[in-house]
Amino acid sequence: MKIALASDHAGYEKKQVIVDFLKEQGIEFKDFGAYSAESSDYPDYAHPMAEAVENGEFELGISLCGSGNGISMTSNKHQKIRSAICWKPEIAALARLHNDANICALPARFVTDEEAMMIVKTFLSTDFEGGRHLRRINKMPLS
Ligand SMILES: O=C(CO)[C@H](O)[C@H](O)[C@H](O)COP(=O)(O)O
Repeated sequence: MKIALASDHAGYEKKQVIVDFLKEQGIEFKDFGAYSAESSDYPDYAHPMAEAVENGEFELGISLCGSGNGISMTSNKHQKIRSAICWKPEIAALARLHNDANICALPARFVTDEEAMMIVKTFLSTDFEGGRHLRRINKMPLS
């Protein structure tokens, strides 16, 4: 499994926790930035990361900003992206089970390191259920 990572400055430190976790698990990843906690703009990192997930280069994405909103909204501008804001493991599980979410957006300023790791672990280890949920996600695109 190959994972795409992105954050803005607000998510940078929590992203390092995720980086350590992925390394520990032997999971391959690429960090699309930001590369420091200096103030930055989430679209600059969300777009390249979402493109890489959309074109199949990476199976899933993990993104972080202060609230999770900005980076998730930006990612969801991409036709094949379903980015879900996940603030607890149960939401991460449902995002995969019911929505086949391909990006997990974390609210870095509102979760602990331990919570962030549990959310990511759950997101990466849960499969889409299909069935009635496939019918629903197929109705999401406008064109
Ligand atoms: O988009 C956001 C809020 O909806 C993100 O949480 C950003 O990380 C946040 O806006 C950054 O705020 P800052 O005051 O510039 O650190």
